[in-house]
Amino acid sequence: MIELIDVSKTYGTGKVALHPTSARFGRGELVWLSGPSGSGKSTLLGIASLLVLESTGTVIVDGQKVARDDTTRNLVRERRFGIVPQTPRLFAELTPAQNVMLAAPSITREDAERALGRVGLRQRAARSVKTMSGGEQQRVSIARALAKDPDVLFADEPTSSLDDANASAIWGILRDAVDSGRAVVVASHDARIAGHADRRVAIGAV
Ligand SMILES: Nc1ncnc2c1ncn2[C@@H]1O[C@H](COP(=O)(O)OP(=O)(O)OP(=O)(O)O)[C@@H](O)[C@H]1O
Repeated sequence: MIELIDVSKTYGTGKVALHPTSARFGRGELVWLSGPSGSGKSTLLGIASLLVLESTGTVIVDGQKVARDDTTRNLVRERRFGIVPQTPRLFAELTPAQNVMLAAPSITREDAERALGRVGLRQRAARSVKTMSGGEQQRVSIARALAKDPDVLFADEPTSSLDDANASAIWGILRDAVDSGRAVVVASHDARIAGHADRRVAIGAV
């Protein structure tokens, strides 16, 4: 569904964030982007999710080369992708359901509650986010990304700060997303993912 051909990223400062890398992501598979800190995992995730514009190389979605303009990229991203950032960006004063509904105007209260149900938080839908643990907040962040029913779910270090029990809960949720026909792409230096990934893409050290 997504094919990256020799994508690289060099910032204006001259900093090479990612050397040319190729990868494919398809439905029904959890792919682990691994590599040492600073190797470019987040950058590759950003390029694949069309948040970061590649300096060289090609991004292909469903067989079509993605143009470099923001309008096209924003459209594809909004319609097809769900993105879980490294740190949950939630509004602490709002409830989980309200946070999920903010993902898109079309998301109804029912949609939000269904998404929270997928991450085991349906009963917490109406309490404020600030009372939740880090693991629970990460699950709300995943629910927000899933609420738009994306074809591809991207997650950047979803378990690094979580204990084993919370990390296992996250792997279970990501596996459910795979089993429901999505592609799931996870950038992580958390070795605990090893038993949960279907495939590993190792990003070389810079
Ligand atoms: N906006 C930016 N401007 C300049 N350099 C950047 C920028 N974003 C990332 N970098 C640099 O590019 C390199 C790759 O960063 P990236 O975040 O992709 O690595 P990573 O493998 O995800 O690291 P970590 O595991 O520590 O999160 C790093 O050296 C980083 O400092």
